Amino acid sequence: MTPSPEGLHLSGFFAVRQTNYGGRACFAQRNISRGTIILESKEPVGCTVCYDFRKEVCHRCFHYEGGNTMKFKLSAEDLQAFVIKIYPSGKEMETLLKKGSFLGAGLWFCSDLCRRDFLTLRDVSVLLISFEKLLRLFQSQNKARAAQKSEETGADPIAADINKHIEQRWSQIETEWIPRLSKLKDTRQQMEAPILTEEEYISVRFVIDTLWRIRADNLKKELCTRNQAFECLQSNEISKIRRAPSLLMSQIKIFQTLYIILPFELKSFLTSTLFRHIIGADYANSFGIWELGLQSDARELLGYWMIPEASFFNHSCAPNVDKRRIGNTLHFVTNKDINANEQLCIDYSGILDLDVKERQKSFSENWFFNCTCDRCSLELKAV
Ligand SMILES: C[S@@+](CC[C@H](N)C(=O)[O-])C[C@H]1O[C@@H](n2cnc3c(N)ncnc32)[C@H](O)[C@@H]1O
Repeated sequence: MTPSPEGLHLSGFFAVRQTNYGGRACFAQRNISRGTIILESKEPVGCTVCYDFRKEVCHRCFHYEGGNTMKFKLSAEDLQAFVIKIYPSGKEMETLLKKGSFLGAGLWFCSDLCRRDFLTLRDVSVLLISFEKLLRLFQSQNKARAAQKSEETGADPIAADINKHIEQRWSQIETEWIPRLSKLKDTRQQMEAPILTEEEYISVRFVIDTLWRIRADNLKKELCTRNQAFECLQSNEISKIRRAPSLLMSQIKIFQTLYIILPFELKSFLTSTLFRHIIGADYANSFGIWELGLQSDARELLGYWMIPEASFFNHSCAPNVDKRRIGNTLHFVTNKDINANEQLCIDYSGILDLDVKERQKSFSENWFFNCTCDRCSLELKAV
């Protein structure tokens, strides 16, 4: 059962309470005037940049220059100068450097400042080792991937009892695949890695980033609200797989890849239960990282991030809270005066100009819920 976020202190402006129409939601704890920042989120619990923008978006501040490649990449010298000096990470890091073939871990930055800022993050070596190993594996699969693309792939059959089917597949991984893999030597294990698509590669990176941040929070002595909120997040695992059954196989490939490549610092956190919660919570809660400064129908979706403390806002087609991104910070700002106890809602969709029927269809198909906000209820009565 998902734990309850109701006792968590996420913001001085709102508290989380149960609704009778759509799970938990945020309610103003006092009168709030228009233009107030009710939540500022600097650090997500996990984030990633979409594959198509991997060289075009700064990995630190999400700066994007209309498709230009970012100028700053990581080098082996950077690792020597920053990472190893501060956080010697032992054998795995040495191996990466010894071969003289450091690929840059697939990370790009808009400025030297962002690059340095990233390199001095706590325990960044664990993240770099994971990303670099993944990139090497992914590149080594290029030929096999090209061959696979031209083959016809049949859709997975939809099981009558989807819950049971999902549990059975994960149980096989726990009781058969992991024990079999554990008997193999490291080099043989690498050969067991499934061939990833570009989308799956990005999902592996997202999970690595999430595990790395969860670990960092766990290492802190005091209880971390962000981690507690993360545990309370709604999961859309079942609804998503019911809609697209092939996702289950894809998730298993992502898990297997992680199991094979992760350094022990992160692997010790990787259980199928945590993995499934990360993926399921991502489906239900992640925010898009959008290109700045353009109309919603003209901007690019650069990536996505999961922000647990901001994930209890329900959607409304007449939202009273706006999202504003400045670099890697997301502000939640009231767009009108709000009374105490009023519900605080954001827009999930960017489709508020559509008519109610089209909005309802889109929410049901893409977000797996029937929107019952005040505006929809009113407009549906009129139709
Ligand atoms: C990001 S979560 C918001 C928090 C969520 N209510 C919870 O309890 O964790 C999104 C989910 O909230 C519910 N939800 C949000 N807005 C809604 C709305 N306008 N009508 C019905 N359900 C809504 C849906 O189940 C949706 O998948």
